[in-house]
Amino acid sequence: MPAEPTAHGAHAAGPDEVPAAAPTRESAAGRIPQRLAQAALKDLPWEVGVAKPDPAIVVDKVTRTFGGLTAVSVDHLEVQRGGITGLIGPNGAGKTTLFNLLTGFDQPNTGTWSFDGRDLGKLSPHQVARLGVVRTFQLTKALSRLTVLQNMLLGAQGQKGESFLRALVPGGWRAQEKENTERAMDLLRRFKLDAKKDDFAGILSGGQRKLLEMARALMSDPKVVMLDEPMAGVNPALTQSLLGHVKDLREEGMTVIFVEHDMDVVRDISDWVVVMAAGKIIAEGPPESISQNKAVVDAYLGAHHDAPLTVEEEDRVLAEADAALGREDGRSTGRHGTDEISSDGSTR
Ligand SMILES: Nc1ncnc2c1ncn2[C@@H]1O[C@H](COP(=O)(O)OP(=O)(O)OP(=O)(O)O)[C@@H](O)[C@H]1O
Repeated sequence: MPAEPTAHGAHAAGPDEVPAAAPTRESAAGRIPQRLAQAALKDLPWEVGVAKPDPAIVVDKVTRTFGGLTAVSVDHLEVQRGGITGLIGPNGAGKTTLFNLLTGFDQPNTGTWSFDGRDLGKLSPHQVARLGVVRTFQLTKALSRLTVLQNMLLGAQGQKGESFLRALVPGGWRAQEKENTERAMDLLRRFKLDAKKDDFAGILSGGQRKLLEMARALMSDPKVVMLDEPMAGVNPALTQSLLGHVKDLREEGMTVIFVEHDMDVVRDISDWVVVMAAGKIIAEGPPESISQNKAVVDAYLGAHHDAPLTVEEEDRVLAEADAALGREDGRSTGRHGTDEISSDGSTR
């Protein structure tokens, strides 16, 4: 079970901690974008596929199969503009595959999806990013061997230098590079990573890596940011600081979609939660609706997410665990062997 969430700013930052984002976000007037997003979603029915008042992303009949396995089968999904939408579900539910499809890193077998009414089908990740939809990636081994600043520059989109003709005009390339470096340094300062710009990304702490992933995604000045497990592997003491940075994205008018397994985090920052299981969306609604939804409890949270087990149930769970361990002893491969590398190539 994840630890109980602590109040924002309740702890003092230690030497290895990620400092909280700018304190201005807790203004006297409260978080206006948060209030707007929550007000817009407040009266919607808690139904799969429900229409949102102002959708930024609309997904229709998107399926993706790998051999005989249907990884994603989403009939209809709308993501409200300016809100934080949490995407949850058990391992293998199809969350990362859906992220890959929406950002052009993978192509579906069927279906359409759009951003601001513009069809994103058949676009490359680069083209999708130029339109304003980006996703974070976990730091792979290759990226770990680049410096923090080099990682940031990789996140820049629309570089004039990547065009062959423009590459023949070195002045134009240099001007773009200077602009990108300035933008990178601004972001690194905001995420308190500027002093580490020349360090190899591989030596950053877990929390600093997450900040770098987020900062890198912001290099292209996106409108929609998809965060893949922004809190995974982060020391619990740093979680609140990172949560503050995620909320700041909404305060700046961005639409945020994030995948997360920690339900305390999901409850804390989501305006709306979408639940996937076996490729399908099985529920959606405000965070408080999720633990009341039987399909979600059965598929993901478990029947006893909030209640202690009875003695009989405890015996049954222990017997099942014993049996599973026995099966594990008998074979060396399992889910982990195949899932340590995600479909985007990043390590888990
Ligand atoms: N490139 C691929 N080739 C074959 N199967 C894949 C590939 N990518 C994903 N899958 C399979 O598709 C299913 C959905 O995987 P996906 O990684 O999208 O799930 P997830 O919900 O993100 O899981 P997790 O929470 O473990 O990250 C899984 O059964 C996975 O093994």
